[in-house]
Amino acid sequence: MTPAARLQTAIEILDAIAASARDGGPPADALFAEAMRARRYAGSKDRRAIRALVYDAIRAVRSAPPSGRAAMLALADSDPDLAALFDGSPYGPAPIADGEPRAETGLAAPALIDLFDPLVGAGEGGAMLERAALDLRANRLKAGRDELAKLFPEGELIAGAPDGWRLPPETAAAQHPAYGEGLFEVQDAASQYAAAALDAAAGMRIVDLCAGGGGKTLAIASCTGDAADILACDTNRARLRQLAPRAERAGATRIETRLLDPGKEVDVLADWRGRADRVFVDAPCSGSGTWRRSPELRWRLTPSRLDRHLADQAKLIALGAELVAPGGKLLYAVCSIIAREGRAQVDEFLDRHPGWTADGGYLPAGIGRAAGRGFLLTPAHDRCDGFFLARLTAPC
Ligand SMILES: C[S@@+](CC[C@H](N)C(=O)[O-])C[C@H]1O[C@@H](n2cnc3c(N)ncnc32)[C@H](O)[C@@H]1O
Repeated sequence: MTPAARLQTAIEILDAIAASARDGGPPADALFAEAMRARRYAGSKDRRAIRALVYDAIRAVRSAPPSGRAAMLALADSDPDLAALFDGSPYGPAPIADGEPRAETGLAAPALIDLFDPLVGAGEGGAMLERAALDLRANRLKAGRDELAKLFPEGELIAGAPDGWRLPPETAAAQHPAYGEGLFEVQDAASQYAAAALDAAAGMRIVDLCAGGGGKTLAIASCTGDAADILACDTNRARLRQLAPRAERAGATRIETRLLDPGKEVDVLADWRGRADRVFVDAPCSGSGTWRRSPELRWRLTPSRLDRHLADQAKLIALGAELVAPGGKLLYAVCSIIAREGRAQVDEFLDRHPGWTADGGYLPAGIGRAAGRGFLLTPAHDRCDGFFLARLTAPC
């Protein structure tokens, strides 16, 4: 493909991504893969170049653009070589006309930035959109960090993550045979800190209420040496189904999965009521802490979608609390830096649940900043995804 044809393809893919962001459709990665399947004539170099253009535009543009062309024109304004490709050549984009609209660039829409936790400093925007490193977590059931260091000598330690090993973003670690053998998982440091913060130990009964595909469930099983009973729940059948084969690969044998019926979660969990030593609520959220990996999430967040997340989060913390045994602990987590999803949710819960208290001291030294009655992690401060975490103890 000519460079101009690659650019036109990127514009068409951005059209689909922007529409999907507005309609709540499939994520950018899925749309990119679908577009490439439909263009089998594109070789691997073409694919790489188109992908770079698409993601550069997503990172540059602050909210869903009116068109892919408007997004790419915004990028071209600071890149003369790119602007020169709008040349009207066959399969390329039409020349730039006077006064053509540009998408707005920047970190995020001002109304969204206003929602950030007050700890997030004005200088943190760059780190929030930088390409993230590839973090691995050694699966203690099969390997230690030293083995990862031998497998990937180009890596480095991750502060405060005893099983963590950090690699350059482009490393194809999941293609390594050791991944198939369950020696490690790909898991951002923030998720590793969160799993450790649960303070799970052998012999405990643990509920992972929003387990999804089980990334953190497996980290919890690894922390306990596969010596605790873990109930992994989710309302999403497709995600939860990924857990069994992953657990088998990891050698985790004490995880039971349970699909929850939305609205009937309490009934389905009646046998666990007041019986869990630890409950992890990794709640659905805006994902505003993960823009490094999924920059198009900032194109997706609308006030009504945020309201839905807030309602789900409040419901899930309260549901999780009902499962905790007297004196047991609940860890609430969101991969978000929006104060209403983080510290405000915990304040509201503690106001409504007398006797519950907020813990401290569950993050490694130097990691996170106190945010209300929890802690905030950010890419700039902690070199990991943005997360809010709060560990709460039930009355005895
Ligand atoms: C942040 S994700 C969890 C990620 C997962 N813990 C991991 O480490 O990969 C939030 C999950 O909550 C699930 N969820 C949404 N509503 C729920 C509900 N009412 N009960 C349980 N899970 C729910 C979503 O399907 C989604 O998988």
